[in-house]
Amino acid sequence: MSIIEELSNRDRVFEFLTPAVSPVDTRHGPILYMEDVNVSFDGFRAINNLNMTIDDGELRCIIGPNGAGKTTMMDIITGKTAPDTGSVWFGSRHNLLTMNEPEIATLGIGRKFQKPTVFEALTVFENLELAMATDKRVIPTLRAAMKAEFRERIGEVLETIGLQDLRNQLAGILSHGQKQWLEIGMLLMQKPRLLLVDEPVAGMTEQEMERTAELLTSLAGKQSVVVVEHDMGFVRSIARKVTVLHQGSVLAEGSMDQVSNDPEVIKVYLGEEA
Ligand SMILES: Nc1ncnc2c1ncn2[C@@H]1O[C@H](COP(=O)(O)OP(=O)(O)OP(=O)(O)O)[C@@H](O)[C@H]1O
Repeated sequence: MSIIEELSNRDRVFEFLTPAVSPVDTRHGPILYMEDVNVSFDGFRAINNLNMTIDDGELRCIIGPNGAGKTTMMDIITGKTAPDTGSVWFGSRHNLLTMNEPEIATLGIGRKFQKPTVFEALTVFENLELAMATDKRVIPTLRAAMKAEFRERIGEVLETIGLQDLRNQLAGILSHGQKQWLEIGMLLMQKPRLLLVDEPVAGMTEQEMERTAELLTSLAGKQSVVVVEHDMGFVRSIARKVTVLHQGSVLAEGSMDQVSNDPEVIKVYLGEEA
């Protein structure tokens, strides 16, 4: 086999482009492990002895009143905020507290912020294409092989996010919900192992919320998904396991029925909503 043929072999074509990161090892435990994590802002304990694990392929919902520490927790996982003390591991190999934001993203942790940030002047297809970095130094023969690989991946992602028919539509004229799905698709292009999704259904219609529930539940199993959401109806529709944060700690964890019947949860959170 010639070198070109070997490098163009579909299963191996990206091998040399993939950053040299050791794979996430979940053989002996969870994909995300946080232990005794503490963060203070000017003396205020935003995260207070936080302990939490996320299993590989799990879909977890995080709820909690305003100021409970949900965003700060996501900021710690993605390397935006450094905790004062504690441990945060991605699988058993990667100590996230020794890594910066780009390094953590390269490991396969994707984050979707509440507001969609798609490129409005580009089509749906082009947005997905852009989400997959291309190395301009790659020789043309390989680039052609990569293009076929990209197209296939884009096709898969378009199907997952349900935007096949809108592939040539400018992203700027998509509905709010469609933009959110496109942005989730852009993250999926990188084949993340863990997706962090912040308030995905804020501002969505009922129909869009239903579609988003289908999308997020369809991702579970293939990757781990952590969803922070205030909409209880939505959480109930997707959640297998819910973590309730309060004052920077886990107050309760379990099924939606378990946590919503927990007297402490009712007192500090669901009670406030009623
Ligand atoms: N950079 C910061 N400086 C000072 N205080 C901060 C900072 N970031 C967060 N906090 C405080 O830490 C606490 C936790 O905030 P965080 O945003 O994590 O809560 P949250 O659960 O995401 O809330 P919400 O549901 O309103 O988004 C809040 O009291 C907030 O005011």
